[in-house]
Amino acid sequence: MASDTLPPDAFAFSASSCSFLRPYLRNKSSNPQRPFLTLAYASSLDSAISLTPGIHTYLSSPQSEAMTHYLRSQHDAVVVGAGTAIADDPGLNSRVRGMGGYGGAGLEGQPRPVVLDPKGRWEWDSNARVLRMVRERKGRGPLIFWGEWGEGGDWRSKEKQRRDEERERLLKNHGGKIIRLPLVDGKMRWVDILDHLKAEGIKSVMVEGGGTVINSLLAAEHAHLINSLIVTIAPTLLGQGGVVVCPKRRTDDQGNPIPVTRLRDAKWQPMGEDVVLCGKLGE
Ligand SMILES: NC(=O)C1=CN([C@@H]2O[C@H](COP(=O)(O)OP(=O)(O)OC[C@H]3O[C@@H](n4cnc5c(N)ncnc54)[C@H](OP(=O)(O)O)[C@@H]3O)[C@@H](O)[C@H]2O)C=CC1
Ligand SMILES: Nc1nc(O)c(N)c(N[C@@H]2O[C@H](COP(=O)(O)O)[C@@H](O)[C@H]2O)n1
Repeated sequence: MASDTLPPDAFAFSASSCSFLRPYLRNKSSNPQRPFLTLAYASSLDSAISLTPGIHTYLSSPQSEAMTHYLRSQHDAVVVGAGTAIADDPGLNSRVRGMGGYGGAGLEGQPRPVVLDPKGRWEWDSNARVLRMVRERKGRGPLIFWGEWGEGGDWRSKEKQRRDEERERLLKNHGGKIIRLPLVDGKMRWVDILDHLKAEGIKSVMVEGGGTVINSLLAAEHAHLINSLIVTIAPTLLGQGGVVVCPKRRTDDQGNPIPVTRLRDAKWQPMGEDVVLCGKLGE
């Protein structure tokens, strides 16, 4: 595809402007037990990622948005929670010039979209952007994680079951699939999510949000699963009542508060009007 015939949603972008990200990405020769996990999101100065849970809030500058799309192209999968899928109807593909569908061959550089939806709250139809991206050959078929609702323990109405079966067929027709995970106290375990992604051949995962997912991953009991944290910080304050990144407090044996975690090898990189903070956490 010649550059003058690229889709209008393509980002012009030079990979050299993102060479600072290299130390924070998966070393392709390594083959760790679990997929390499990058947590990447955009935040305001008051640690908010959205004005309210139900709406999409633009924080990134055009330059850092293009960087996020480059980051997507460097991972095998992009993960969001049900809240984000419902609020944003995201495309979850990489719209950087040179990737599959944007001048590149086939689906080269396109990550697998993944939605974590334990209770099947996200009711997609053929207009969902992730599915439109597949039809336009700009994205891969999504993997949707549902809870194991179980024989006899299925809480869904007959009508909901019928709609879910229809949705599953639609997903399969777009090259996607449902993966069912056991729920522990109504929640999916991160180790189960990552093990199933590995079984799908996924070696690197970029988790984008939203707030509930980010705070769950950053909590002390899960933070070791994160390899890199990449936060775009925009020069704006969203005010109280937004979706805020602030994981559960950690205390020592005496009950005194202690930091949840601290990044290693932190680097601050200006990007348009924003600054991008990169750092390492787990292995
Ligand atoms: N600025 C940015 O970079 C980004 C901003 N956002 C914004 O975030 C907002 C949405 O955030 P939020 O409402 O918190 O929704 P989330 O996208 O974080 O989804 C949360 C839901 O995901 C499900 N879930 C599945 N597995 C897990 C797990 N292991 N840990 C936690 N949750 C899990 C749960 O569903 P259930 O409750 O059904 O069990 C949970 O309630 C939107 O406004 C969106 O625009 C989103 C991404 C990036
Ligand atoms: N990097 C970044 N900056 C922002 O300002 C944002 N609001 C987000 N949100 C995330 O991007 C998803 C939208 O993706 P598509 O452009 O539709 O592919 C949204 O769902 C959040 O995950 N990110």
